[in-house]
Amino acid sequence: MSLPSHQATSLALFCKVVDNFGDIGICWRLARQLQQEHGIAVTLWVDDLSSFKRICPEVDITAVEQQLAGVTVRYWSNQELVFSAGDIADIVIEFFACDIPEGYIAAMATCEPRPVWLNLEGLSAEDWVEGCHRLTSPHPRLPLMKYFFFPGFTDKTGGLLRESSLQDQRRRFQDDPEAVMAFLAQLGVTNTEAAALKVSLFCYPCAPVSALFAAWQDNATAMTCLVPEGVAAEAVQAFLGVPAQAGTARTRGSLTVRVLPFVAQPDYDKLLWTCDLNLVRGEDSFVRAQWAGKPFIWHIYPQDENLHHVKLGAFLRRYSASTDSLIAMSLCWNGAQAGHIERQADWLMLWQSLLADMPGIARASADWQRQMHANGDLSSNLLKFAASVRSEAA
Ligand SMILES: Cc1cn([C@H]2C[C@H](O)[C@@H](COP(=O)(O)OP(=O)(O)O[C@H]3O[C@@H](C)[C@H](O)[C@@H](O)[C@H]3O)O2)c(=O)[nH]c1=O
Repeated sequence: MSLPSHQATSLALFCKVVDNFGDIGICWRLARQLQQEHGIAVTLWVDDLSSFKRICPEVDITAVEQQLAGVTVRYWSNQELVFSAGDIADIVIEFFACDIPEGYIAAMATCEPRPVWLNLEGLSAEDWVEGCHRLTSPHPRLPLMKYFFFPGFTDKTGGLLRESSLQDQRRRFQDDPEAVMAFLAQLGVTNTEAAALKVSLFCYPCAPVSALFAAWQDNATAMTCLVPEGVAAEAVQAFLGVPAQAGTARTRGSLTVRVLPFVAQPDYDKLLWTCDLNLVRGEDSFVRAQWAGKPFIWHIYPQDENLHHVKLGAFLRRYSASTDSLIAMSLCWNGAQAGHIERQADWLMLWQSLLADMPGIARASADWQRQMHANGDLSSNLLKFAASVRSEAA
C-alpha cells in the first residue's frame, strides 16, 4: 500500500548540546520514537558525542556517522557542511533554535515540495505558549517557512514526549519485585538500603542539598538517597567525607547517601520508577518523573533575573497533584520562597509535611497522567502537524 503523499518518511533533527544532558536527552528520545513507532528514517545531527555517550553508552565518539537503535547519527562538526536537495529530509527540526548549517537551508529552498521546517522549543507551563505554538516565521530571503512547535501541558500545545509502551513497561517493572531488587543490586544498593524510603537526586549545583540532607539525617524515617555520579558533587562529598565516586555510600543518622554510576537513559527511568520520591531537573528528567507517577520535586534550570521562578510558578499552578507541602518544598528547593529558610528546623518541618502528603500526591499524579495522556504525545502531534502542513502545500 502506498503512503499518502503528505505523509513524511524522513526527518533530520539538529541538536546542539548547550550544556548538560537535556538537549541530547530529549533529541535522542524523540529520534528513537519517531523511528521505532512511526517508521520514519531519522538522521540525528549532534555536535557533542561525548555528552551523548553518557546517556547512551553505545555511542562511538569517533564516528562521523553511525547507526544506533535504527537512527542514523551524524556528527555535526561545523556550519560549513555542503548539501544538495537529495540530502534534505521531509521534515527538518532545529532543536531549541540551534542554527542549522546555511548550506542545509539553501538546499531546503531548492526542494519540491519544500520540507516542513520546525523549531522545537523548550517546555514551559506558561500561558503564552499556547499562543506561540505553530506560529510561522518566514525566511528573510529564501522561499521557506519555519514553524514554532512547543511541547506543553495542554491540548493547544504539542504535548509531552511519551513512548507508546512506556506505562505498560513501568507497570510490568513495578509489579515485579524481583526485577526491582535485581536492578537495585546491579547499582550496588544493599537490601537494607532498598528497604528504606528511597529518593533519587538529580539537581543543579545550586540546590540546597546539604540542608535537606541534614533534615533527612535528623528525621526518624530511614532513608536512602541515590545520587548519580557528578550530581551535587560538593554537597555529596561533604556528606560522605570522601570523593563522591560511584559505589561510595555512607550512613549518618537516618540517612544513607549512595553514589550510583551515571546510568543509560532507560535505566534512569527504572530508577525513577523504583524510588518513592524523585528530585529531578531541567526538562527531560522532569517529564519522566511525571510519567513515573511518583511524587517529585523539580529543580528548574536557572535563568537570568530569576525568570525560572516564573516558569516554576506556572507549572505548580497547573500541576493538579500539587499540595501546599509540595509547593512549599519546591519553592524552597529552587530558592523561590518569599522569606529565607535558614534554620534547620524549617527544612525538617517542610520535609515532614511533604512526607505525610506523599501517598496522596502519588494517587493524584495518576489523574495528572490521564490529563497529559489526553493531549497526545509530542512525536505523534509533531507528525500530524507536519502532515497538515504538507497537505496544505500540495
Ligand atoms: C541522572 C541521569 C540522567 N539521565 C538523562 C535523563 C535525561 O534525558 C538527561 C537529563 O536531562 P534534563 O533532565 O533535561 O536535565 P539537564 O540539566 O541535564 O539538561 C538540560 O536542561 C534543559 C532544560 C536545558 O535547556 C539544557 O541545556 C540542559 O541543561 O539525562 C540519564 O540518562 N542517566 C542518569 O543517570
